[in-house]
Amino acid sequence: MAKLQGFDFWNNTLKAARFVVAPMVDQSELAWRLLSRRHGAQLCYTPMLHAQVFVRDANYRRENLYNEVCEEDRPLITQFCANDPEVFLEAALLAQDYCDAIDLNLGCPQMIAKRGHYGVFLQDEWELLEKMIRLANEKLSVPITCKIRVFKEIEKTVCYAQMLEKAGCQLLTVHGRTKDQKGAMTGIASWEHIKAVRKAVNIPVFANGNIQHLSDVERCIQETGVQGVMSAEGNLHNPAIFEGRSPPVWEMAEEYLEVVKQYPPCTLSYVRAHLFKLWHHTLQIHQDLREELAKAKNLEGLADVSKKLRLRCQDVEEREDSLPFPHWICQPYVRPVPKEPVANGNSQGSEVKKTVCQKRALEDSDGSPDTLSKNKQKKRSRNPNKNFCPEQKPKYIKCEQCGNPKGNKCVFNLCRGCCKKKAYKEVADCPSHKTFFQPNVSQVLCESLEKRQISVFSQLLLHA
Ligand SMILES: Cc1cc2nc3c(=O)[nH]c(=O)nc-3n(C[C@H](O)[C@H](O)[C@H](O)COP(=O)(O)O)c2cc1C
Repeated sequence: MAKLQGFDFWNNTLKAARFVVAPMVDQSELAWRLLSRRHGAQLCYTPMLHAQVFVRDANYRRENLYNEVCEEDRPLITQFCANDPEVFLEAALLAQDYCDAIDLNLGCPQMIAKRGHYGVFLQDEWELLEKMIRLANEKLSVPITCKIRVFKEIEKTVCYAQMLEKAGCQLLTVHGRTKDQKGAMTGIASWEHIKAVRKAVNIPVFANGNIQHLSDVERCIQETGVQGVMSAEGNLHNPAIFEGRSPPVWEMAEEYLEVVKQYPPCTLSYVRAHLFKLWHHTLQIHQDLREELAKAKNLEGLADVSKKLRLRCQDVEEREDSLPFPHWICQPYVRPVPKEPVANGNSQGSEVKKTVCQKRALEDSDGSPDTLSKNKQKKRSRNPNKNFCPEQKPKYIKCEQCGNPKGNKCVFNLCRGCCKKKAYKEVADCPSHKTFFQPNVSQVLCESLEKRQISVFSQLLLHA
C-alpha cells in the first residue's frame, strides 16, 4: 500500500489526533503514555532516542522501543535526534516497524544537544536538514515528521517550515519558543509564529507551548488553526489535562503505579520523577516525605510514600476543603515570572500570561543572577560568592604547551600533565608539582645503606 502523506496520514493513521503527548526524555515512557491515553491523549511520542546509539546498540533498541511495543500504545511516533542522513535513515529503518511515523528532533536547546550538534542547533543547517528529510521520506515505509522551535522572525520561521515541507516532512510540530527561550528565560510561546506557519504550509501542524488546561487547547486551535496541540509539562502535572479534569493527585499516581506494574520493566528513576511532578504541590507542604520519596529503593517504597501523601491529604481534605486550589489537585506548575521581558513579544493565552511558565533550567544558561539555572542556583547556595559572569572569572595563566591553566609555581610554566611528561623526559624536578626524578642526597644515602645491609646479611647467611 502506498505510504500515506500529510493530511491523509493525519486523518487515517493518526485518526485526526488533536490531543498529543510530547516526546519527553525519561518521561514519555510506555507506562506514562498508556496512562495519558486512558485520560484523553490521542497520540504519543517516544522520548527522544539517539539515532547513532540506536543503530549500534541492540540493547538500547530493545529497552527503548522493541520491548515497549503494545497494541494500546498506538498511534505512536518515534523521535530521534540525528545529524547525519545515513545514520538517521539507518535508525529510522530499524524503528519503522514499531511505530506510525519517525520524528526528527529539531527543537532541543540543551547543552548536551549543542555538544552533540543536534536538536535546535541544526536550525541553520538547511542543506543538511533537507538531505536528511528527503532521504528518510524516500526510503522509509512510514512518514517522516519534524518538531521545531521558531526563529525570532516570523518570516524566517515560515521559510524554514516550507523548506522542511518541501523536503518531505509530512507533519510539523511547532514549539512557539526560540532557541534562547529555555531555562529561566523560557517565558511564553508565540502562537503568532505558529499561526503563520499553519497558514503557509500544506501539511498538518501541531502547536506546542502554553498548554496548561483544556481551555488552552481549544483556544490555541481556534487562534492558530492547527490540527492538534502538544503538551509536555501540562501533561506531566496533570495526565488528565485532555479530559478537562483536575483529579486528585493520588488518583493519577495510583493508576500510574498500577500501569507500571502491569507493563514491566519501568526504570525506577522515571517513576520517581513522575511522582515528584505529580505530588509537587503537596511536597511543598509535607517536606519530610520529599526525602523519603527521593530515597525509596523500589516500586513498593515509592508506592508507600505516595500512599502516605494521600492519607495526609485526605486528612487535611476533610478539614480544609474550602481552599480554592488544594495542593492535592492536579494542576499546572506555576513558575516565577522572569524579571526581564522575553524577546518574543507577541504571545497569547490569557490564562497562560498570568501563569508565565519558565521551564526547568535543565540547560546551562549564562544569564544574570536573576536568571540563573537551577544548577547554578545550587552552586550559588553552596558558595554565595560564586561568580558566573565569564568576564569576571579569574584569568589563569596558560600552560605553554596545551593552554590549560599552568601550575602556580611550576618551574617549566606548564600544567600538571605537561609538567610530568617534561620532567620525566628531562629527568628534572618540579617541586610545585611534586615530581622528583633527580635523586636527592638523603635518597642516595638511604640506598647505599640498604645495599650495605643486604651485603652484610648475605655474608652472614654464607657463614651460617
Ligand atoms: C521532562 C522533559 C523532557 C523533554 N524531552 C524532550 C524530547 O525528548 N524531545 C523533544 O523534542 N522535546 C522534549 N521536551 C520538550 C517538550 O517536548 C516541549 O517541546 C516543551 O516542554 C514545551 O512544551 P510545554 O510548554 O507543553 O512544556 C521535553 C520537555 C520536558 C519537560
